[in-house]
Amino acid sequence: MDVTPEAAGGAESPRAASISLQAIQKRYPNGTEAVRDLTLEVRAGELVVLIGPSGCGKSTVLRMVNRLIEPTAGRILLGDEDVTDVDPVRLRRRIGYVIQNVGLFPHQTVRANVATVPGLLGWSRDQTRARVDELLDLVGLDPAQFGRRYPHELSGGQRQRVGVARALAADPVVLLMDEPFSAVDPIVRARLQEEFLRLQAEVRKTILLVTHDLDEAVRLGDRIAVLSQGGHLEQYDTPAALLGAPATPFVREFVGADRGIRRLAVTRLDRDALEPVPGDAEADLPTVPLDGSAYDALAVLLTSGRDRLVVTDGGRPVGALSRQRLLDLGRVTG
Ligand SMILES: Nc1ncnc2c1ncn2[C@@H]1O[C@H](COP(=O)(O)OP(=O)(O)OP(=O)(O)O)[C@@H](O)[C@H]1O
Repeated sequence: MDVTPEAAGGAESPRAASISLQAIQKRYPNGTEAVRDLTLEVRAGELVVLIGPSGCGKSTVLRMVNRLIEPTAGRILLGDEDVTDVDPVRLRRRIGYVIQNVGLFPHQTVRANVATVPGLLGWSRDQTRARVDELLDLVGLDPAQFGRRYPHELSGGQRQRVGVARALAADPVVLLMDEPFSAVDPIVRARLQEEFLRLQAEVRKTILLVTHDLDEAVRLGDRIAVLSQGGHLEQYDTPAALLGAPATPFVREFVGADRGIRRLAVTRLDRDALEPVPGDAEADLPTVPLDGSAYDALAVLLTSGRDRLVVTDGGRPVGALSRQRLLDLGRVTG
């Protein structure tokens, strides 16, 4: 399997494989052309979001990667291996799959659920137990407290975490996630997304995630693939590029009129874009840390009622930003 050392983060880090969709097509037996001709490259260790209107083929694409659905035409490679050359059952043990409502086994404990794939792979009891403990810790569930519970004894967010732990248990090279956070309320969802980003920074899996929520796509994606009907790829770009310059009228409409605000949330405060720190007369200006976003800076400006703020790094002022400068950062084209 093709593993890039940069993405894997060194010899001891979990492995990740690139995904290459090459002119894939899916026509269902009833004649529906769910995906007509899609080509998409996902780098090892990258988190790519598939987004688009209902019925555009997102889930079909995802399920072709782990061969729950067989493509009508085209090739899918994991690393340099064609997935059709691999026995589907063995393939699925190397690919984590997380779906909405998780699909935990209701009559098995959390521990047994997470141990499913290690069990199939014939891991020893000790090895499995250690891995389950590690995974539950990783997703923020204390194994002593939650390991013996059954799914119905958990909150929706906790169930979702168990689903992610189960998908990661056998150290898959790819994680497929279909609307993984949509079954929980918005506050829990935001927290799960944040935790998930921290988790991904640690495990660096190659992730293909389907959502219909643009904010989720912008928050989570290294890159976002916007699809229209028939799995047509309208644009494949970083969140900032997508929001800043939609490539087609479809994308422009899809990302909406408030894309300028959304873009600020993914725009980092660039040291080179700052203005000089003002003199003592303006010493009581509000501050924002350099590692914040342009959106954070705008929020500080709006709540303070001032028209300039000081940007700090490690508590020391490193520059200033005026309201006008900030609005320029959020300006979008297209
Ligand atoms: N088993 C099937 N047989 C026939 N048509 C199907 C089948 N599964 C999906 N389709 C059709 O294929 C198209 C793509 O469906 P798919 O579920 O991939 O879309 P999606 O983008 O994931 O939609 P949603 O956001 O609503 O979940 C739709 O028109 C759907 O009706």
